[in-house]
Amino acid sequence: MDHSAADGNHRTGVEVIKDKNGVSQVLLRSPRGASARVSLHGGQILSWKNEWGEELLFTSSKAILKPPAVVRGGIPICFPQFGSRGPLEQHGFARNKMWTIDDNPPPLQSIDTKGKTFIDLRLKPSDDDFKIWPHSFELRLRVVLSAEGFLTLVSRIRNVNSKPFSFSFAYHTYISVSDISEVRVEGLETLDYLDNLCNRERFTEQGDALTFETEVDRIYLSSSDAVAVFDHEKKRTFLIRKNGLPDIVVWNPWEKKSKAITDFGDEEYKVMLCVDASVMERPITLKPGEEWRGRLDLSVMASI
Ligand SMILES: O=P(O)(O)OC[C@H]1O[C@@H](O)[C@H](O)[C@@H](O)[C@@H]1O
Repeated sequence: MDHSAADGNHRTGVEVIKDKNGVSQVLLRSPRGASARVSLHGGQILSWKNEWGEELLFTSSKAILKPPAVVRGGIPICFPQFGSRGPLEQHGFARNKMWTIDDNPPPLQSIDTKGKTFIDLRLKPSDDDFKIWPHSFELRLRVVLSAEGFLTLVSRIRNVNSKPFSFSFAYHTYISVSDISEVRVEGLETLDYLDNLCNRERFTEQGDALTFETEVDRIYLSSSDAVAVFDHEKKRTFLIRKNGLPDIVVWNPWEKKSKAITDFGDEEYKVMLCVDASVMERPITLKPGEEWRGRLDLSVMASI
């Protein structure tokens, strides 16, 4: 189904399709052939391809595509809790709720959509959500694909309640890499991090760049707004730019943990890396009527 036909609001390059489980997905296509696929289940980015049709995000071959499971891969949106600490299930409930297409979002001036393909999604809490997290919010997500194939995600969270609330948040980004042992992450040098594998003990990053030879699960604190992931074998570099999201979680389950994750292949840790722009250490507090924004810009370029 062409979204333009569905709502009378013509948008070139935007199509709404249903997957085999009846879940709607929005397909964005740039004029140069790049594409992104977003599920209304979780507002999750399921796929991001460059103009040559190469998939840039990792999705497990064992991913469960039927709700309420969260697809193992792509970019799940984690809200109102990221991680396991807090009153809610790990990574919050937004990633396994049904979102809707938002045809009349409030203006978002800072995002130039000229010549770009985009969609706005929205999540409002259900009565059941309210029982486990008693706060009224509006969560909006704009997904923008530029002609060159760069992907921008902008989330807006508004407190529509009469009392303040606090939350953490993440774009839980599964990057596809060719060989994890050949990957280098730059932009985290000298930062303090909390190590999830050592009961969140605080350390300082000593190396020039982060490389991988074992399980990693770290929360880098107050990072700069640009981090680069170099994939030597593929000769490409992912540039992750962010705004409003101070922390970066880096996760690779490595060999042993991979075997314990049911929707993840035993060897798949070799071809993925999560680099999650997030709000983790210091949750955001919104007073009634206040709004928070968090922006992620992903681009990929050839490296030498
Ligand atoms: O299996 P989940 O809930 O999607 O989480 C995967 C991983 O997500 C990472 O962000 C966390 O730091 C890890 O601790 C966690 O294991």
